[in-house]
Amino acid sequence: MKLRLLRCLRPQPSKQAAIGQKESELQAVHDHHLLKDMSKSPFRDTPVKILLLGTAESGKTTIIKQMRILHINGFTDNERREKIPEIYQNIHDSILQLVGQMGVLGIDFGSCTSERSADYILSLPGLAPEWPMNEEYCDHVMALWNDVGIRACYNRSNEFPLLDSAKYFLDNFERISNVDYIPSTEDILHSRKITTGISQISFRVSIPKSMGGGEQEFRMYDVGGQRDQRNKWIQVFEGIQAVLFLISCSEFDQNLREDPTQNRLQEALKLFRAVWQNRFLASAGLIVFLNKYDIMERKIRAGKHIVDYFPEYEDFCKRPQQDNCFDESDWTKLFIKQKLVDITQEPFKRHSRNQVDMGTSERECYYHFTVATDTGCIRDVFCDVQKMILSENVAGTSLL
Ligand SMILES: Nc1nc2c(ncn2[C@@H]2O[C@H](COP(=O)(O)OP(=O)(O)OP(=O)(O)O)[C@@H](O)[C@H]2O)c(=O)[nH]1
Ligand SMILES: [Mg+2]
Repeated sequence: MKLRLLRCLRPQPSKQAAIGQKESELQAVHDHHLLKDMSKSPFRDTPVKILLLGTAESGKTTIIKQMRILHINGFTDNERREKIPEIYQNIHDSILQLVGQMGVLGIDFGSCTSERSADYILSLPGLAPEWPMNEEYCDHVMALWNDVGIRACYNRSNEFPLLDSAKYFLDNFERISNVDYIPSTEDILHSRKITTGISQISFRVSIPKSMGGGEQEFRMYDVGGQRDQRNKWIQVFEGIQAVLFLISCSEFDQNLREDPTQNRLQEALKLFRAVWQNRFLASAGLIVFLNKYDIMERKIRAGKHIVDYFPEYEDFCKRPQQDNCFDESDWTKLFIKQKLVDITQEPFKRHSRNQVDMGTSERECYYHFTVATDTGCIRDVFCDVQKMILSENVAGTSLL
């Protein structure tokens, strides 16, 4: 389906235009009613389909949660309670991972008490304790998270797979371990459960008066980003009007869970190329969320440098100073974005049946820096995205 919403809303060329002002006024009234009717017409019942793509942990499911918060009244108390086992599991996985890596990285615990706490945690099964957490478990987790050795291990967590929200949950452990605990919206946004199937969320969004008013239904599809999940993606390619590709800017110093020899950012760039060149998505608009820039900034403040993983960054920074580019975080953001822009400008030949035919694509790609856990940020960005998808300019040129 071609999405030319505004074209449908635009009043038909008026044959009466030259007949006189009275008729023009009548036409204006007619157009006004037409626009009002259009907002109720079945045309508005055709959903705009958006597909979320990206590597594992890039933030796709977090965007789905945000749509729910922004457009479908968020989570009920029961739904919040249902998230408790997931959050407990996130905490358990995080502390187990940290304790397990101490020996691998050759880091000592700060005290004998912490060593005993580590033995206790390692003696437990991989499954998180059930609600309510027992006091002994809570004391050991808290003691470990306050241990200097564990903190040193956490500071090197780019060297092993650790949940991005580990610090958030461990910092909030006292509140979460409380028997009356009900997950907050922020807790839900930070929780992580790997996506293995395909899910979708539908919601209606008000359209600005300047674009005809009324409402439009959006349908957003979420898929799993791990390598063994990507063969399922093709099932949802048909009829997609826009792909929202998520890439995590913070993962320049991390390797994949599924292949510890492969740099995560390199993998994301490779995947972006495959999506950009995919012939089944050639008529869909492409919007990139350069996500997790909060974590990227934190890493840079802690002394990490992208140049240690992408040596070409050094030459990139020799370019003349760019507008609004003041510090290393800005340069790093620009560098990652430029990598994506370069990919969209590569001339490509068809190497496989999934790629579009030869030549550089005239399609445009749109970029946003995002923090998917920040509802305000996603509200603003999605507002732009939605306007862009619905705008005739984009529909007429490149997106659709
Ligand atoms: N700090 C921070 N955390 C984020 C951000 N985006 C996502 N996260 C966290 O990163 C983790 C992974 O996010 P998900 O949304 O589950 O990632 P995904 O892309 O759906 O991953 P798969 O289902 O494996 O494909 C979750 O714990 C999120 O809370 C962000 O911008 N900043
Ligand atoms: Mg997911």
